Amino acid sequence: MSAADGTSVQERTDKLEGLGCKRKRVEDARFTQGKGKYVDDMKLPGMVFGDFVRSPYGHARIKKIDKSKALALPGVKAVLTADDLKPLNLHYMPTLAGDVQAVLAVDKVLFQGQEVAFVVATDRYIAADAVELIEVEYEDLPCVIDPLKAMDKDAPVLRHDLEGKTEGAHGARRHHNHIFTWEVGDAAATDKALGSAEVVAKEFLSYQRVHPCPLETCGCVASMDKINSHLTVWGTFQAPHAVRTVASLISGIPEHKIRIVSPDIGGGFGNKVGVYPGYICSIVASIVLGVPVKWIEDRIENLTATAFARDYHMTGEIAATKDGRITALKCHVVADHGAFDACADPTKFPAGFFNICTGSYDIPTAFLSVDGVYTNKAPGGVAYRCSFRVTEASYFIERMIDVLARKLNMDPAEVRRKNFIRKEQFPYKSALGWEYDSGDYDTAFDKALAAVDYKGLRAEQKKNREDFAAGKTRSLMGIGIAFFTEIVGAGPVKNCDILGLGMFDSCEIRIHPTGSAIARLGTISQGQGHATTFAQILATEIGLPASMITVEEGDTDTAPYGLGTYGSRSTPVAGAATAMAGRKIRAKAQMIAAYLLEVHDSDLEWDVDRFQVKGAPDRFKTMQEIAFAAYNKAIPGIEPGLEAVSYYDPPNMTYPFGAYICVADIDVDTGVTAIRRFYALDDCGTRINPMIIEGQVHGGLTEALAIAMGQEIAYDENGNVSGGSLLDFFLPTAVETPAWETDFTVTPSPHHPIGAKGVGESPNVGGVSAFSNAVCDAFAHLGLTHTQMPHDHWRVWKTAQKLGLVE
Ligand code: PCD
Ligand SMILES: [Cu+]
Repeated sequence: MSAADGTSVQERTDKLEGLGCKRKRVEDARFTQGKGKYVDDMKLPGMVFGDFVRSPYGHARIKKIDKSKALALPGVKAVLTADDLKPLNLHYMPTLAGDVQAVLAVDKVLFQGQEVAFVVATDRYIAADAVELIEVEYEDLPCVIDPLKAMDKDAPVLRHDLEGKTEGAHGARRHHNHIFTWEVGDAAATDKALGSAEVVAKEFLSYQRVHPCPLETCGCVASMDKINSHLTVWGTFQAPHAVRTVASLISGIPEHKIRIVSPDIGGGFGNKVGVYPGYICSIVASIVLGVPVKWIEDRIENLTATAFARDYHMTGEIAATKDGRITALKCHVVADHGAFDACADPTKFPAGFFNICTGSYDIPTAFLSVDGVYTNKAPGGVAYRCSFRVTEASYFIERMIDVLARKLNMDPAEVRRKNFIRKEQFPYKSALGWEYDSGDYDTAFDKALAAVDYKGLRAEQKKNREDFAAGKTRSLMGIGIAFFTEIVGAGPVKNCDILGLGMFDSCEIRIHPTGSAIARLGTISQGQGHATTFAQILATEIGLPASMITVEEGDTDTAPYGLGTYGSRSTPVAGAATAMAGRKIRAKAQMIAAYLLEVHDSDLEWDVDRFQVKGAPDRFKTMQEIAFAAYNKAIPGIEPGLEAVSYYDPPNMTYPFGAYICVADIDVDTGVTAIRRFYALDDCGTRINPMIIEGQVHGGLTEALAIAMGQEIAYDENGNVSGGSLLDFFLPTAVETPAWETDFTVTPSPHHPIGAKGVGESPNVGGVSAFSNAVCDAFAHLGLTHTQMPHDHWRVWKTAQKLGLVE
């Protein structure tokens, strides 16, 4: 259909580059030319540099710190230790999990790499030299490394500062190294079902400690303007407003006198959600010295001291009928939180959303208990594309389904299909308390199995196993399936807050007279491409081309309050706020158009980029004309200007899902595992930008490959970290990374204004178990039910050896 001005609806729609458009990322013009502006690019007059003295021990008493040699070095401005912070009551800081963390070690060090002293000098090299000149006398103490032994009777006491504290942030503490116990579900009914089940499969699954290792490490520049009592901090913050509020609460500086800015960020992956000692020390040093202080981690510091991920040790029991219908699920987790509980979870969820561990299946009864424990390792625990422990939960259930399938001697695809939540069961209430908003698992699964010719693959595998038995090949083929359900978009303020701040999000829009606009959001892109995609949402909502809309995030002086970007919450929450703010703009625009066209509001209808008179499409006002009129005409009863703001509290989270299939070939003599094929079908509801989604999936799958096949932050019994540098920590390159095959279905979220769900974390949530299932599947016919990640060559070779395949 053609409009009165001769343009077709299609032409006008295309011009907007709105929802569904493969719009090129606007931020890449600067990124691909090396013109991004990161924290370390900040250079301020008089700026000095901070660096840390860190503990070489996993657990030790600090007997003495001698700063004198360092202070004598020309260029050194200050050396801070816990004793300097104590009078300010800043030697401990609150964590996001209701614990406290030493900003600088108080009396003891509790993990290797812990911050002991902060040196400030005129350049970073002098600071590094001064670090070497500080003499710390330690008395070595025994370490707690194995989380399963943390609550042994005779386990060393780690947190002397908590001595006698029997109540933690999440209930009673049973032991000096106990943080919390979290229980969900019906224990009695689950035990009963397990006791009377025809089949019970049981397995212990360890999800090793890993680290997000973003390209850019963490850092900040703190600048205290003493004349105006105004503090500005530029930093790698995934939640700038929350940092402002916390900074105000602990420093006493009024919140309006603090400005937090997140400039370009070189990958966050959850690593940059937490508050680190480096931020506090830089702020204190800037207040003391009156000059800007920069602190930037190096790679080893990033890997050994800032937020790790996972370290979940899970025992699963799954009950089923002989024909594969699951009747109950039980899970117990020992969660290693390191020396301080600095896990970034919503307050009421000490184990995040791990209770999504019933996965995509209609499991009638379930019980989950999680014990959080202290060990002599770095704190953190939620980062790395996991949206609050969902990766752990998904790994748990997807591995357990395979373990059950083996026990039943059924095809793992069959067991999944048999137990799926059916399309007509949505909204679906899970046994562990969630209400899944929408899903169509059967359609997605059918599409995935057909795409890879699953039957054909199993036939090929059968042949491969025969050939292997006959000595014709030394390679074993494994097929790994994962059908995950994610939970993202925290989210409902009524049950999700961080440090008491409700997890809503926001968008504020200003339309300029000439029909271009700026939108500011409470979230912050770390590479996801928000400047591209949020403009697309608005383009469709308000009918102005995306290219005419600037999206700005990350400056607390200008952006509306928001809780930031992690847990794939930007699209479900801030994206919804954006659509709602757009709708407010449109509602006002409709009144303006009615005035201009001399009709009643209700006689108008929206058409792509304009309001037109119903039944008379040649009478219309485009959004651009309306924008001008908003500033140019005195319209009775309507304020001038065209602006809107929306604070959005989502009614529920969104539940993206997907079907992933991995085909691997394992050379048993070397343990080398080649990923032959990886197919990933994602359903994230309405797709804003298919190209960005594909990029997100590629990135997340690559991180899943990294975790499943090689990454580990390991500790020896003395608390020495291995995996703390890129010599040992596996970062896949193009050589190890297979060609990803992506696909999709679209099941919109019924409660999100545009039907979109998150997608950024999905590929990691689904990917890890697909790889791991493929490795286990390769050996399944030889009796293997489970083998621990990471599946590096050595471990895979050890598995082959245990099975008697190699000497
Ligand atoms: N449906 C849909 C969905 C989505 N989208 C798109 O995509 C992206 C993403 O989204 P989301 O999902 O919502 O998310 P966000 O919130 O935004 O983000 C977050 C995520 O994101 C991911 N991705 C990424 N990328 C990059 N480049 N970088 C980074 O850093 C990162 N990180 C990671 C992580 S980890 Mo955590 O933090 O652990 O919690 S969480 C996370 C964006 O752009 C959006 O818009 C679309 O288009 N559509
Ligand atoms: Cu996460």
